[in-house]
Amino acid sequence: MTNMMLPIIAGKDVKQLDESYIQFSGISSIDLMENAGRSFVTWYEKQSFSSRKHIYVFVGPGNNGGDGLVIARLLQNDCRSIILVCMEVLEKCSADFVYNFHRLPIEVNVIGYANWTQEIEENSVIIDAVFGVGINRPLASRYMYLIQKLNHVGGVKIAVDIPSGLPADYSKNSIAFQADYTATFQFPKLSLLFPEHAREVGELAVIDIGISEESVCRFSKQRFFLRGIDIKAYHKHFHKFSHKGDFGKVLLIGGTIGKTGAINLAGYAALRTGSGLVTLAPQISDPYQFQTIVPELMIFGGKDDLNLRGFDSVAIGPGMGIDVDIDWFVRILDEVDKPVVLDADGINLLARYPKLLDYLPKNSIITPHLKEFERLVGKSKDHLERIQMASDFAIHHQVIIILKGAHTLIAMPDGRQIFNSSGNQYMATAGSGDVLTGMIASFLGQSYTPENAAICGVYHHGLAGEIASQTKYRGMIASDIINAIPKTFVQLDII
Ligand SMILES: NC(=O)C1=CN([C@@H]2O[C@H](COP(=O)(O)OP(=O)(O)OC[C@H]3O[C@@H](n4cnc5c(N)ncnc54)[C@H](O)[C@@H]3O)[C@@H](O)[C@H]2O)[C@@H](O)CC1
Ligand SMILES: Nc1ncnc2c1ncn2[C@@H]1O[C@H](COP(=O)(O)OP(=O)(O)O)[C@@H](O)[C@H]1O
Ligand SMILES: [K+]
Repeated sequence: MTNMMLPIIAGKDVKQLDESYIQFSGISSIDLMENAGRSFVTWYEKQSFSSRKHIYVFVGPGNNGGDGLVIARLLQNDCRSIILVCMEVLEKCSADFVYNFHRLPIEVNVIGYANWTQEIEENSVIIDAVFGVGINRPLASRYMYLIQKLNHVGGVKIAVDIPSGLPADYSKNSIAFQADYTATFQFPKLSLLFPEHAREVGELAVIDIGISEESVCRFSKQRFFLRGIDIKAYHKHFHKFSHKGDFGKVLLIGGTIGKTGAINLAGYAALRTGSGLVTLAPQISDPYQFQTIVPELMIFGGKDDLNLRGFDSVAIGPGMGIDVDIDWFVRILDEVDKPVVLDADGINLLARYPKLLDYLPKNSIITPHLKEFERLVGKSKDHLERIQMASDFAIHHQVIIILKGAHTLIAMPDGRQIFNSSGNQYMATAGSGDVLTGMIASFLGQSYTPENAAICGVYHHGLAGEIASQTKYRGMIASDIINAIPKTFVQLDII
């Protein structure tokens, strides 16, 4: 099943992927480059800026530059003026570059970098096809100078495959092109998913250039990109005889004085994700004083006689506080006979008392944001190291780590790393993590495996954020995400 997800291939393997696909399909590398350029242009023509008149294309000496030449040729028409700046002389360029150079129409204004003195017109589009995944040494000074200059001029900036200067698989160590959009071919390069590259990558579009899934899948069994088309296969299907019990009984433990919103949001999200019965166990001395935000939520009052085995899933942590009785916490973990979801203060407690990890049921799901992750696992020098630490932790403790943020990582206990594609910046709002906890607990309660609950929870959560932000934009709040959950099922055609 996992094979259906799009693998993320290391930059150094892309050449081999191209070669193996060329061999497998019988098409030529020139055709593949043509496909890449054409797919880029198809994407480009759909963008709001596509009617802009002045287009500057900067091409380096390799096949990324070759893509730029195809793009320049295909974009050339009467209403556009294309200025193509070549960084190297033809003798230094790849064979496919040279071939495409000779196919440029006469109307394209070709300038060697050394002779390029013009200023860039206002309201232009700047296409960066200088370096792709083949960058293999520090940028020479003239490339640095060019990138610096382009980063300071106005206009819409688009990176072809990867912003020039970014290495494909690790964090940048020097300047790189700052794109508004990165149109990457076939699969996202790992570094495009790093938070430290937000300024360089801009909005990410993954463009299919026709390389078969079979070819791509042979190259990575470790890293994957989770998209909407994958999700249906991870869902359970209910039918007309399904009853309330099939949809699960969920228990959410958390919520202390002044922090009751978190557990409420998680509970409401679980209901909207389809749970049959949702009970909140707030950690306050008189739970009956607790106010729920919807009447469908139930409250558990007695702290000591909680029958944990009566629930199909248990999530612990939202708004719980960390001043809890550790023996009580151990008893909860000990008594639950199935994987739990641990969030927020549940994670903070684990960080404070690592011994608690010994009591955590196998395949439990831990959902830290970056700060909670740092408390639990430790500091990292960059996102690549953080990903590795998350993966090592998941393998070592046999848990699922959901490292939240843009392109949330799901690190599986078998070492697979799944990066989410849904969601947007408007989800960075109070309580949106609590919504995720409720959604995952809901899927677990509906008898999804922990792996499937994690995958469906993360994807639907991001999609709900996207849907809600279509009308709320920056004003979106966590409740809006919850209200959009039902639409995610419609959009993904899951009934
Ligand atoms: N048939 C193919 O091979 C396809 C390749 N594709 C494109 O090809 C790209 C990869 O092409 P390449 O492997 O040719 O690599 P690049 O085009 O990324 O760059 C390699 C070239 O840049 C030079 N170079 C590397 N680092 C440098 C530095 N720091 N300073 C100066 N020069 C430097 C290298 O000597 C080489 O000439 C992909 O990113 C993608 O855009 C796509 O067209 C899909 C098909
Ligand atoms: N820029 C972003 N793009 C996509 N998703 C985001 C972004 N920022 C935050 N999110 C998502 O929003 C949620 C925030 O969770 P968290 O930080 O725990 O919030 P809280 O503690 O307020 O509940 C996570 O699921 C995260 O993946
Ligand atoms: K590029």
